[in-house]
Parts: sequence; structure tokens; C-alpha cells
Amino acid sequence: MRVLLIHSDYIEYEVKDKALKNPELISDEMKKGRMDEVLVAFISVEKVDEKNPNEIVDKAVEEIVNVAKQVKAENLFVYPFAHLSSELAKPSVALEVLKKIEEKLKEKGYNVGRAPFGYYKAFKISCKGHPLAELSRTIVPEAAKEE
Ligand SMILES: C[C@@H](O)[C@H](N)C(=O)N[C@H]1[C@@H](O)[C@H](n2cnc3c(N)ncnc32)O[C@@H]1CO
Repeated sequence: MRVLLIHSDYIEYEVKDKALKNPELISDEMKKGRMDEVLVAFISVEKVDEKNPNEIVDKAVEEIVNVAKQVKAENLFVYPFAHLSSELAKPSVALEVLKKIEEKLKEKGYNVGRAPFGYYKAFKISCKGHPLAELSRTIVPEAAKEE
């Protein structure tokens, strides 16, 4: 998994067209979204993550919470982003992983938003620009490390 973390004044998105034959089913209200004072996690779920999706979910949550505490962000935004890797996991696995990350972050008490999966989306973001405002993480299952 590749994660790009941007601490932002806001993020807003608008769904444009389907990018997959069967994108996530969404309500009209999910077609646009905005969150303010937010730590945005752009996430590419990778093929190697299919070896142990649950472990990847837990590791991603740990990394995101770690940065959220450092930048004192209470709002988090999970953004499916297929452009951080050339070895993408299949959409069915990726969507489940992203939904579980969202769910576990909520369980930890954060306000969590998530952009719809499987669409082309326009988005605007305002990076805060402080030293910890732009971070990236690469997360791999333990099983993949032994190879
Ligand atoms: C396109 C661009 O504007 C938009 N931002 C986009 O990336 N859309 C992606 C993700 O929402 C999702 N998606 C599919 N596979 C994956 C994956 N392995 N990991 C994350 N997302 C995925 O499916 C879309 C097409 O790849």
C-alpha cells in the first residue's frame, strides 16, 4: 500500500464519470464532498496487500493515527487514489480495505470522510505547507518482507 498524507485547510471533490465498469454505488449526496481542517490520506491499495488485507488495514490505521496525532488533526479523509503505484490490487479487495480503514479510524474517535470508489473525480486541496504537511508511507504485509 502507498499512502500520501496531506494536512490540509480543506479538501473538496466532485464525482465526474465512472472509472470502473462497476464503481461503488453512491447516493446523490456522495457525489460532492468537502472537509475542512483535515488530514487527507490518498491511498493506492497494491497487489502485494492481497496477501493479508486485514494486516494492511491495521498498519495503515496505525500510520494515519500516528501522523494525525503529530499534526493534531481530528478530521481524516480517505481518498481512493490509483496513481501511487503501478501494481494495483484488484478493485474488490481495494474497496474492502479502504472501507475497513474508514471504519477503524471512526472507531478510534475521528471524524472520517471517504471519497467514492471507482470514479473519475475533480478535487481541490489546500496543503498547509508546514514541515509535516506532506508525508508518504509504504506499507507491506510481513509475508511480503520474507520474499
Ligand atoms: C481516476 C482518478 O480520478 C481517481 N482519483 C481514482 O484513482 N479512481 C480510482 C479509484 O477510485 C478506484 N481504484 C481502483 N483500484 C484501486 C486501488 N487498487 N487502490 C485505490 N483505488 C482504486 O477506481 C478508480 C479507477 O482506478
